[in-house]
Amino acid sequence: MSSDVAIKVSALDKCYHVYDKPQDRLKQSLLPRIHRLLGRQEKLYHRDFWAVRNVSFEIPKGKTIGIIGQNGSGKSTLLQMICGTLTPSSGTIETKGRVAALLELGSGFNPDFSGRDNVYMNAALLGLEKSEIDARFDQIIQFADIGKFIDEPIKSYSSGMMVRLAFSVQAQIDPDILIVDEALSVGDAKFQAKCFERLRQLKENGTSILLVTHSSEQIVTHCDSAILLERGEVLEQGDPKMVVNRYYDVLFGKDQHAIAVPTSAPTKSSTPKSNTHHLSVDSDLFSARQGYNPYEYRWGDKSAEILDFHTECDGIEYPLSVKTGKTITLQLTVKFFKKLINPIFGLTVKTKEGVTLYGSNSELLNIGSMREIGEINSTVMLSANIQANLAPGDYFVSLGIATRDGETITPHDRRYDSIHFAVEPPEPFFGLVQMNLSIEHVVRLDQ
Ligand SMILES: Nc1ncnc2c1ncn2[C@@H]1O[C@H](COP(=O)(O)OP(=O)(O)OP(=O)(O)O)[C@@H](O)[C@H]1O
Repeated sequence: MSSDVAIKVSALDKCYHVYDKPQDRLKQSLLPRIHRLLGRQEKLYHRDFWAVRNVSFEIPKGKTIGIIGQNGSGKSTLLQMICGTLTPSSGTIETKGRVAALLELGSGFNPDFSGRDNVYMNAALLGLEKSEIDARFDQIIQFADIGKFIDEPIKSYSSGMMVRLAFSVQAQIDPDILIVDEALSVGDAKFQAKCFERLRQLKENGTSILLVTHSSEQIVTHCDSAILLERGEVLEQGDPKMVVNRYYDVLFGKDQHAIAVPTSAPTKSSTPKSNTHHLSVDSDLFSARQGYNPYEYRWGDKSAEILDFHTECDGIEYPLSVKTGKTITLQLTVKFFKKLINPIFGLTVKTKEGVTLYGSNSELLNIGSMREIGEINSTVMLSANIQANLAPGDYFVSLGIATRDGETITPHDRRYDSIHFAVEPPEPFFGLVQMNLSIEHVVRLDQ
């Protein structure tokens, strides 16, 4: 393994034997030997279940890799093998340096011992001498911030307190590799922010981090690259935004619903009167408009298509940038190729890093007129306004048309990150959102 790689996983497999009936397990342990003795052909009483199959990746030193996937996709199995608490069926794992892991909540803690004793035991397991633990102890309890509970037995802790202490120990021992499973989602928002700040510091100091999460936001915000697991296999690997988009496909059904629909060649559009901006009503002119992002990610079953859009702000059409706080008017045309009942129109605004800042849809806003559209071969125009209460920067708008049948949402046309706009400030501030701080009084009180 090259010196700038912290973890190298090659062709890793974990196969479980699954028995349909409990007695099959007994048969499997006894009968093959008897069959062998009798010279008969062996019969298998189990099925193979591949929890992890042929997984390979490398984590360079000082990088953060995110692992995302649906429940049961093999994330925990993979982490347990990397941590050495589970033996792979085949494949190899190479790690360099001290590995700290925050896996299942409270694992590694003895419930009858106090927090203080557990800190010492835990840190000793991670290879620290008593003097090294003494030197870090104050830092650890300060970070965990669980007050007098440090001298209470762990069994009296809430799950949030347990994760605070566990994270503190793992993060304060300056590991070379830190593995964090879903555990952080247990802590409250303030503690999570503190943990991510600590992860940032560790990364700056060269720690390589493997972060498992269901949160696409955490993947795009904190990871240098990502891996999408599905049924134990790597479905996508690389740029976090691309991996997260693919994860949405898996979650919301592109893989089940996608039907290739030939894109019709642009034809001359007829424009009804109300369509003052001459938006296309029958062919896809979306990509010809200023502000269109050629790297949009588009999918859906194409029962309806978003054909065209128009933006306006302060009297400027298709503005490339708008001032903080200004209202952007968006119009778009949608054509229905099938009859759709109660179509839902949705809009999301994201940062260029992929963090969702705002999202809503016609169902959440209870827009009654949406219930009157959806006739086959009809085209509708939607008008919407959004206020750019945003910090200066680059933003992307995602649009979508879907329908709902109970809990199931069928995406017909999703155009992720399809429109780009920049925000420029009227007055300087920092952060993501304009919250209009006004300083009302500044009065000297000592005179
Ligand atoms: N001992 C076992 N015997 C058989 N199957 C197992 C065993 N342990 C785990 N599995 C199966 O392996 C698959 C992967 O499980 P794993 O816990 O790694 O998924 P995960 O992605 O971490 O899920 P979650 O997001 O719900 O934590 C699951 O289908 C699970 O049922």
